Amino acid sequence: MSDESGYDYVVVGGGTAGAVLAARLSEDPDCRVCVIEGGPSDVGDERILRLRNWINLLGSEFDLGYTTVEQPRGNSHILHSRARVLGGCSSHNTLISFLPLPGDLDEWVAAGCDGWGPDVLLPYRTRLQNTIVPVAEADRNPIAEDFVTAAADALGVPVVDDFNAGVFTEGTGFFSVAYDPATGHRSSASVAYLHPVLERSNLTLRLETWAYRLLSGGDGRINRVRVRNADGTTSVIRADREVLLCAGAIDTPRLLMLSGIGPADQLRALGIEITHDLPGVGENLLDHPESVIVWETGRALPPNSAMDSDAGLFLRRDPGAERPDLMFHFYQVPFTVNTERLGYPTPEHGVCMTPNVPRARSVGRMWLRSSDPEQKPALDFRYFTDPEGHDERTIVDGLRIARRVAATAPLNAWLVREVAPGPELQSDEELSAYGRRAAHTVYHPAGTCRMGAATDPMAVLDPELRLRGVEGVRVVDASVFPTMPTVNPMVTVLLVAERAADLITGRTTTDAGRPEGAR
Ligand SMILES: Cc1cc2nc3c(=O)[nH]c(=O)nc-3n(C[C@H](O)[C@H](O)[C@H](O)COP(=O)(O)OP(=O)(O)OC[C@H]3O[C@@H](n4cnc5c(N)ncnc54)[C@H](O)[C@@H]3O)c2cc1C
Repeated sequence: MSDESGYDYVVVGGGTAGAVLAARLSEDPDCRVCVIEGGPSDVGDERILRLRNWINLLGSEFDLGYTTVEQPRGNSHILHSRARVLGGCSSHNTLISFLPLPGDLDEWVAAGCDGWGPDVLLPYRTRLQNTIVPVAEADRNPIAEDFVTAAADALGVPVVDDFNAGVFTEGTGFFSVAYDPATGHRSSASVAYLHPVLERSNLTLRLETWAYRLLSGGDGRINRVRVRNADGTTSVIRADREVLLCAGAIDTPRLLMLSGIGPADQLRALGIEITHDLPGVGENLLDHPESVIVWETGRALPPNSAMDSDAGLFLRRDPGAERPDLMFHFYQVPFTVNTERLGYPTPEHGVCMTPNVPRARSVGRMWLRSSDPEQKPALDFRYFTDPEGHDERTIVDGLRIARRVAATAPLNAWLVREVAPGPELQSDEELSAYGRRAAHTVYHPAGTCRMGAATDPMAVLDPELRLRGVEGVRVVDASVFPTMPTVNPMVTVLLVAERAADLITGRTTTDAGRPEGAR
């Protein structure tokens, strides 16, 4: 027996995008908004709120923890962390915050996404409620400062004081981070958007509640969501206006496919009744793959930091390019989960650099293994499979460039030895083999319900984020990206959600950027 409750909008997933949408849509006191969130609240939970604790959340009770199918040219052992808590991945990530580069959004328009160019999306930055600041002076660890100096000297790139102040082509510096330097607390989507409005009577949060099927009314329009409640019972939640899927790049396509919306042949083979054949659902699985190089330091490092990965580097290997094609995070802790598995020791005191591929050419896909909603889907990122070898070459170049930075003063004075892969590995072949086996994810899956032009058979959404061929549903999360931004994607997700709120309410985009209260 299931009870049914009704709202105007049902937001599935109270994560990064879902928090923004819920807050914006419930600004209208006559609009009833319900958020279905699989995880618990983050309110008052220091484990979540304290940004520097992020690393302890990986693999924890707050992590949905997806694995991959075998990656013959990559690392088959990566744990793809996805948060299960209010605020979603913005509640367990490192909150590094970059505006997308204009060229990234030009690519979206070229991919048939009218209305998503830099002129439209970037002005939404003034709407963002998160506190986004360059890492505070007090959190700037001396070794990270020395990394920045060494990277600038070794590679001839500028030191960037604020990566969001203008468009950059390359540079090194401390990141901008969504946090409060005074408390070390997150400025996640939940903290910035939901905490201030929790008392709204027209906003309902259904926590520890898992959506596993979309249901249609008699007219074929999707208007209800079947959920499993915390106590194991099931209910149906009705959306009188729209169902808004914000469950993230893995769980949104998973839910669509469980509801019979996706590649018909695959779903039929699993015994799932077809609601609508949409072959693009689950395809176009994008990520930022990275590798790692680890050093031992001669002594313990000073303790201060925002979140232990506070600085980094963007580089263009092609000096004529408009966008960087290699990115590094500098970790002032040895991030050795993948090197340990390969038998490398973990130094008591150490640092690492993680070169990544900003616009990887290897594209993966995901699919359901079963019609059972409890079974996790299969993820195949197809890491390092692009025929030109671009992704593999980027990692090899990255490992070599990391060594140049490490050999440069003042960083070199801290380091006593390269622990992984170790100086004896020098050839392209050796560095590629190591780099791919020790590869990791920057945790940026995206693209699995991409928007696109009406003529594009693999587009899942139209450029207004509406599901193609089925009424009543929009998708608003990282799965809508047609291509991967060069930079870490969370701010792009926030901007997409801000614009989606305008598309849903019909507010004109010329309002973008006007401060709250001035509308
Ligand atoms: C460890 C880690 C570090 C990262 N660091 C950074 C960084 O520093 N900077 C950056 O830009 N990006 C970073 N990212 C990536 C970034 O956080 C994500 O791209 C972004 O937050 C995704 O937002 P989303 O709205 O698409 O999904 P999410 O934020 O993942 O939200 C999805 C929500 O839906 C809920 N949900 C899922 N399925 C269901 C269901 N069936 N029923 C009910 N609820 C459901 C989940 O519990 C979750 O709360 C990181 C990610 C991780 C995992």
